[in-house]
Order: sequence, then structure tokens, then C-alpha cells
Amino acid sequence: MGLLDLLRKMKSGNDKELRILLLGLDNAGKTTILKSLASEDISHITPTQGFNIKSVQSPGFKLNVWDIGGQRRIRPYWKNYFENTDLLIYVIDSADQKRFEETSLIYVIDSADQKRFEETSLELTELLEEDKLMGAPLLVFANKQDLLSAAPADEVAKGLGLDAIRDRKWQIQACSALTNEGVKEGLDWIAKTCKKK
Ligand SMILES: Nc1nc2c(ncn2[C@@H]2O[C@H](COP(=O)(O)OP(=O)(O)OP(=O)(O)O)[C@@H](O)[C@H]2O)c(=O)[nH]1
Ligand SMILES: [Mg+2]
Repeated sequence: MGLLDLLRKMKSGNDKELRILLLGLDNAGKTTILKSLASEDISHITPTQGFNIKSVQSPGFKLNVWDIGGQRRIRPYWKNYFENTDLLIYVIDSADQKRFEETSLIYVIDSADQKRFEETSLELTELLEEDKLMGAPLLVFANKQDLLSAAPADEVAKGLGLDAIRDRKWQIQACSALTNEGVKEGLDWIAKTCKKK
């Protein structure tokens, strides 16, 4: 080990470790976000059947991120990962919602899209009621902002009713895991929020 590596190791040894849970419906972009945080190739990602865990370094913190598959049949297992969670990241496919809003504006509701947004909203509401996640700060990534049909973050926040949250710190961050835009800003919020804890 070179001197630089040794210094780096000593420095990172002082970092505070955080256990972060990364949840959201299937296809929301969780694994893509995690890989882009870890600067890994994002071109061959397949639906997560179980979970992925990666450690991501951010100044002063070692983030141990647990990315659990979001398919309906996997969601009952989410609860197995709640224990000792320091922070919850919830990922939304912002383009899913916009389709619903657009169609509802012209009174032709695509009920599949409406259901999808209701589904993610409901899952999030249930998560926020979990005892084991009580008080854990919440970061919502309004992902897929590179798509023209993506709803802006404030609309996603409104749809999810985030304003009503009183018992934890929360933040919504617009991002695109594909272009990497906004992802780092999310990390910065995590560092800022967890420093104050
Ligand atoms: N356009 C666009 N596509 C994205 C973005 N993020 C992810 N995707 C695509 O969305 C699809 C699903 O991404 P994943 O990262 O596998 O989604 P996931 O939330 O991990 O899905 P599960 O593992 O099934 O729960 C992939 O085809 C990604 O390339 C984004 O920001 N923009
Ligand atoms: Mg995945």
C-alpha cells in the first residue's frame, strides 16, 4: 500500500457510516442511481430480483446503500431491511406520473398510469408509517427528468403529499440517473442532513 492509499484509508476510517435504504417501484431507476453514484457502467442493468448493496464515499461519510428490487412480488421483503436505517431514499419515475396528469387534463384518463402513481404514493405512505423507519430523513428522487414527459419535482411532491410530512426531514430532488444530473445534489443533502443529527 502506498503512502497516499494509507492516508486515504486512515481518513476514511474516521468517516461516519450510514445505512441507507433505496426503495421505489420497479423500473423507477433505483439500481441506475446506485450505479451512477458508484461511477459504474449503467448500460446493462436488469430488474433487481433480490437486492444490491454498495458503499459510496461522500465527504465525511461512508454510505452503505441497500437497493431492493421494487417488483410487486418483492415488495413484501422490503421490511426485512428496515432495521437500523439512517435514511430512506425513495425513487419515482417522474415520466410515469406526467402521462397520467396530461391525459387527465383532457379527460381521457389512462387508468394504468393513474394506478401506477397511486401505487407508488401508497407504498410511500405505508413506508412512512413503519415504526422501524420512524424519524428517518426522506430523500425523494424525482428521476427520469431527461424525458420530455417527466413531471417537475414540485408536481411530484404535490402528488405525493410531501408537504404534510411533519415528523421527519424530507427533500425532493429532481434528477436523471441517465445523465447523472441532480444525483450529486441528493448526496449533498444527505451529508448536510446527517451531519446535523
Ligand atoms: N430516461 C431515463 N431512463 C432511466 C433513468 N433511470 C433509469 N432509467 C431506465 O429505467 C429502467 C429501469 O431502471 P432500473 O435502475 O433497473 O430500475 P429499478 O428501480 O432498479 O427497478 P427494479 O430493480 O425492478 O426495482 C432502465 O431501462 C433504465 O435505463 C433516467 O434517469 N432516465
Ligand atoms: Mg433495480
